[in-house]
Amino acid sequence: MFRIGQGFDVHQLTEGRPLIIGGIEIPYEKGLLGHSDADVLLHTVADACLGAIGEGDIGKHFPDTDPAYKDADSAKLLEHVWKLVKEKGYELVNADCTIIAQKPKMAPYIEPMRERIAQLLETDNENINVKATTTEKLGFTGRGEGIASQVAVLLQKRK
Ligand SMILES: Nc1ccn([C@@H]2O[C@H](COP(=O)(O)O)[C@@H](O)[C@H]2O)c(=O)n1
Ligand SMILES: C[C@@]1(CO)OP(=O)(O)OP(=O)(O)OC[C@H]1O
Repeated sequence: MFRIGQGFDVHQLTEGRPLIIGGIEIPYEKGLLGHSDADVLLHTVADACLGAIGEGDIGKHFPDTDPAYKDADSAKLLEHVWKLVKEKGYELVNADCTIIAQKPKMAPYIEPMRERIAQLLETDNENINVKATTTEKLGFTGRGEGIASQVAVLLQKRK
């Protein structure tokens, strides 16, 4: 049996924070604001996985009012979500991820992100795709006010 899930997340760009996307720290003048480390891409992967197993979203599992998640490493949150997926008897078929950012250029970091996400979802790199797009300077992403991401995942029941 197959289950599909999708996720969407946005974080504001602000000065004085590290920029961490897909588990990779990217040198940039601004970083993403959030209760956790604000890794927009790992949050979106987690939400897509939770969607696929009908388990709500990361806000339900890791409330942003809980001090336990202050500056949390989003890789740890995704590891927890992936454990839930495995407990339900599923494995990953593939995940397709899109980062929506005017700047910085994601191209040099795409492969390391792919490898990190594959490691967290216990799959081969070829089952993970990470891509980036600008919004041609339009909207909040185009003005550099924030970064968004979208992810689709397909799971299948383990044999
Ligand atoms: N932050 C970004 C955005 C885009 N890219 C790469 O550039 C290509 C062209 O972007 P368009 O928005 O003009 O389609 C895109 O396909 C990505 O490969 C990037 O590295 N970082
Ligand atoms: C990850 C959590 C938990 O610390 O906080 P944020 O980093 O603010 O991220 P967001 O995507 O806004 O919501 C989920 C939160 O509950």
